[in-house]
Amino acid sequence: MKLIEVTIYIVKMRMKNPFVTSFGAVQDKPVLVIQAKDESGVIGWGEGVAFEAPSYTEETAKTSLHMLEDFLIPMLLQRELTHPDEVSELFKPIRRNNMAKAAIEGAVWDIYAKLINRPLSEAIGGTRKKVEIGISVGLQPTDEELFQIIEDYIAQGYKRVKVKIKPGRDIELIQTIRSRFGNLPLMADANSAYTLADLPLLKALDEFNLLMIEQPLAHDDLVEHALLQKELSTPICLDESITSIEDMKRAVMLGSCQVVNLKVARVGGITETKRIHDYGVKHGISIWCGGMLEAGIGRAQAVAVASLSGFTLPGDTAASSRYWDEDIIDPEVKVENGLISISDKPGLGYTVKQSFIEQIAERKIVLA
Ligand SMILES: O=C(O)CCC(=O)c1ccccc1C(=O)O
Ligand SMILES: [Mg+2]
Repeated sequence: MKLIEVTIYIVKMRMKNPFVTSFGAVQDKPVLVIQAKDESGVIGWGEGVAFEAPSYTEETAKTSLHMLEDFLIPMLLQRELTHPDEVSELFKPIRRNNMAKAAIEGAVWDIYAKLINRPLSEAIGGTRKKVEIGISVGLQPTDEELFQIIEDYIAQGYKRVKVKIKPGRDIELIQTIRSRFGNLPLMADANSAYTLADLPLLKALDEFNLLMIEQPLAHDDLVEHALLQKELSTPICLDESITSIEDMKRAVMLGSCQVVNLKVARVGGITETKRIHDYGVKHGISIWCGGMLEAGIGRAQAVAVASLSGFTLPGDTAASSRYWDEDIIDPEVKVENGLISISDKPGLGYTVKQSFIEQIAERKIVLA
């Protein structure tokens, strides 16, 4: 494999509904579409998923573009690669910037899978033919609106519900959901909205039999989460805090969590995702696939990754139609009875709609 040309399409996609978390709202989602061309003429696609603002992690769509254009893509152009695993090795001298790294690494994986004529899921060692899906519901203006959304997705067959919580919208919220929906498979995601000073409140959540509580404490913390996990019977799931295999090893060492929400973009690519997955399986950590409000390319990647055997809990990869009027892939990602079928076509397994992307892109940058 040798990349001879990479095009970055700078796109903004309007979400059907704003997605609100403890750190803010997303309505217009920046999407960096990466199109990489191999010397053999095979095309691979990747997606940069960073948001406009550095509130979930430190990255933004603009920092991703800067890293891709000025550092990461130049490192790969004209370089002979035998396997996509080499990309993360090459990127090691560049600190963090994981979403930018994952964007181009994903395109290399797509090319590789196409060259060996295998679906991406198989190329990475995935074995599932279908993956289980839950829904992550953002903060809503009223309980009634939240109930309506939960009802809708349960009716569609989604296998668990994740709600966002923040100080002032937590205990009562969970309590009302429980009394309305009985023992629905339910979890809560705080996106780092609490501190150890909130211990009594977090302990009070134990009463509601949540599947897990996701990222209650600081985005870069492992130590305080370990202290908290000792106090809670509810499993802690880490999202923001796990950015690499090194973080994963430390989390296991300290006992910071029992579950990990694994996102390709947050950890810098598919190769690192596999490493974290394998380590988690070996050390009894449950794993599931999270989401970044991805457009079709990132969504297709998430589906492929979730086919790895250690992804044992329903993921956040909802149907394309939940987010977009029109997605950038064909067919769109569909969820039937809470399940997505893994594509058996080579590479990502979905056709990327290049002319649609050309049409909606604000601009494009060609690097060669
Ligand atoms: O539907 C999705 O793509 C996942 C939704 C979600 O929970 C989320 C969305 C944006 C940023 C962070 C998170 C999160 O998992 O914390
Ligand atoms: Mg989360």
